Amino acid sequence: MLFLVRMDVNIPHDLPAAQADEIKAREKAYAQQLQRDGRWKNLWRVVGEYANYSLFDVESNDELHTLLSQLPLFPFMKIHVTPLAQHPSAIA
Ligand SMILES: O=C(O)C[C@H]1C=CC(=O)O1
Repeated sequence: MLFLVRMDVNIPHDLPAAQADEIKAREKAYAQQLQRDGRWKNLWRVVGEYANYSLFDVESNDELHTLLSQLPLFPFMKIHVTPLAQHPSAIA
C-alpha cells in the first residue's frame, strides 16, 4: 500500500541544541534504515520549509502508524497522510 506523507517539523526554540542534534541524528539513522529496507521509497525536502514529502510502501495503515510514531522527531511533527490508489489513466 502506497502512502504520500507530508511531515512538518517544529522543534521548540527552548530545546537545547545538543538534544535537538541528537534527535536529528537518530531520525536520520532511522529514516535511512527504512529507505534501505524499501518501506520509505522516496524522501524530498519542501523548498524553503523544514518539511518533507515522503512516499511509503507498507502492508497496512497500522504498519504506517507504527513506523511514523517511532520517528524520533514524531513529538515535534505535524504529519498528514494521503493513501494512494491506482489511477485508471496511469501507464506505469
Ligand atoms: O528533515 C526532515 O524532513 C524530518 C525527518 C525526515 C527524515 C529525516 O531524516 O528527518
